[in-house]
Amino acid sequence: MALLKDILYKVKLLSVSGNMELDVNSIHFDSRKVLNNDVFVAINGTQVDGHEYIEAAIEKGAKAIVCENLPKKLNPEITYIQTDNSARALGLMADNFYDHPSSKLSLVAITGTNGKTTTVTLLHQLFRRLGYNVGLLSTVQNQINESVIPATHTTPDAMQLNELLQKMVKAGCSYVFMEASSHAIDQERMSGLKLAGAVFSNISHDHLDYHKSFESYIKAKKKLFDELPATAFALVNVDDKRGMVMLQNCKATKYTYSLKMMANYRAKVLSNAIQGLELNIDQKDVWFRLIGYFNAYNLLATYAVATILEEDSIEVLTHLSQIELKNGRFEQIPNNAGITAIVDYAHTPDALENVLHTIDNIRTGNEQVLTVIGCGGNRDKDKRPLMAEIACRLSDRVILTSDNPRNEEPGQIIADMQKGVPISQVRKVTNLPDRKEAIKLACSFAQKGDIILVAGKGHETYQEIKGVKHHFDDKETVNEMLNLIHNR
Ligand SMILES: CC(=O)N[C@H]1[C@@H](OP(=O)(O)OP(=O)(O)OC[C@H]2O[C@@H](n3ccc(=O)[nH]c3=O)[C@H](O)[C@@H]2O)O[C@H](CO)[C@@H](O)[C@@H]1O[C@H](C)C(=O)N[C@@H](C)C(=O)N[C@H](CCC(=O)O)C(=O)O
Ligand SMILES: Nc1ncnc2c1ncn2[C@@H]1O[C@H](COP(=O)(O)OP(=O)(O)OP(=O)(O)O)[C@@H](O)[C@H]1O
Ligand SMILES: N[C@H](CCC[C@H](N)C(=O)O)C(=O)O
Ligand SMILES: [Mg+2]
Repeated sequence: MALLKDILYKVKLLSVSGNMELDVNSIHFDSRKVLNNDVFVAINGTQVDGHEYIEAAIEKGAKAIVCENLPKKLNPEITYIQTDNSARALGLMADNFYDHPSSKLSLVAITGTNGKTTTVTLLHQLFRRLGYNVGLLSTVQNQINESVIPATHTTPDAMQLNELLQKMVKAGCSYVFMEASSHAIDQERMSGLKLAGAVFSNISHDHLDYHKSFESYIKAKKKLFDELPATAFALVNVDDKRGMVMLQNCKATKYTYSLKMMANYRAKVLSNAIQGLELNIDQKDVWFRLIGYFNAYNLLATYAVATILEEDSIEVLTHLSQIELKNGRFEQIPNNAGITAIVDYAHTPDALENVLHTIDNIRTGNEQVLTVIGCGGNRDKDKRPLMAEIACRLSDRVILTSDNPRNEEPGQIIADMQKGVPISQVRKVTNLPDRKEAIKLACSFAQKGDIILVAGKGHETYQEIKGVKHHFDDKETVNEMLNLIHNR
């Protein structure tokens, strides 16, 4: 229970009608979840306008409504609060309701098109090894120390987010590392949070279905930095030309990192092999177990955050060098067939290109590279032909298949991808919508020494088809097919 006027602290009130001294149970932005004595926050969404559900929320027992547009007829038993931005109000209310959990620990958020999950996971594991209680909010899963709480979004909604943070405070966490998706920033899921720092990894083509233009996608990411307090740090990758953009008008203490130019934190890739990466960081040569040039950025960002948070650099490098991630990011599937089988979460053109370049760097040139790739349905359509073109350019054989078709026709998604295949490359390509069959085909084409890349779904353990999530796990399927075909 909480007093309505207390949970509205800091919310911009344009008008109030009714009793503010009400005791309320909880806050909901979905009328279907409202129970007696709750507050309903009406948000205009991408599909429908929550304002249309104010009556439904009252019928379910809501005693107070927070909205941008007041209904024509007000119910005298209900308190109506009009604000200028309901989504923002929800963020502030969630922070008040859960008693400001983010101000009771150090919360660091990472935004960027690629590398968020990898970096927060590295930070979580590193700070555990350094002896702290640590929280993690990521696409793959949320965690309080080693205890796992399943994740449905990269960044949870404002209520879930603050509830999780409160649990982390109660578990004695000193640090929480979280991913900040551009959707979450745009939808104000993080409003009201107190950040100790923010990191920008990179920005490339993705989510243009939602943000409409690349400029507004950049703006969404920049909002995270614009709202940082002066007590926080802002760390950006300046090898991405938008890195400096993030720092414009930012009040936080600014830091940069780079593999290519002058920066506060620099690293040089000494060797990039299938066994791992050798980097020179701060004049020290260190081997890491992560593979791929792009992971040099994730390792450097992790090192920089830990150093900014005043951890000892030698201790940080020693622990970081021991960390191995088994989370569907450039993860090798062991087998007896002498085939290098890699499952990776590359689901953007930039990520796919990076992963295939990494494979190109570690291959000998005598083997075939076979790529199995699809694109998600109900997501950015512009990336489909780009990803097919990249797959063809950097592989010897390509099987175009389904990712999560969601509510689209798999054949149509593949046809969109196929438009990116140059005529000269058509003979390399096979279309096979059934992902299991596609993986099977790649495994049957592969000979000893060859490299198979299965990209796009990484850690996911489902395939979403017409609203239903069916069990599907790339790692499990690759393993099964390699055993079936090569252990006969
Ligand atoms: C496109 C998008 O981001 N949608 C998110 C958004 O929903 P929406 O704006 O579409 O909601 P809507 O359906 O239009 O409804 C508007 C409002 O009416 C309410 N409503 C609706 C129906 C009803 O009967 N009663 C009612 O009150 C809804 O609860 C909502 O408050 O707000 C919801 C609540 O926070 C999210 O669950 C939902 O995520 C959907 C499921 C989703 O798939 N999101 C993905 C794209 C996403 O957020 N991904 C990012 C990661 C992306 C990346 O970096 O790769 C993430 O952070 O996970
Ligand atoms: N720093 C990086 N720069 C470019 N590509 C990267 C980087 N780190 C990882 N990748 C590629 O992007 C894929 C996704 O990585 P990761 O899950 O860490 O990103 P993310 O930002 O969390 O993605 P999402 O938006 O889905 O949450 C990896 O499988 C790899 O192919
Ligand atoms: N966070 C991203 C993940 C995409 C993963 C890919 N497998 C797909 O389903 O498109 C999204 O929701 O757009
Ligand atoms: Mg992620």
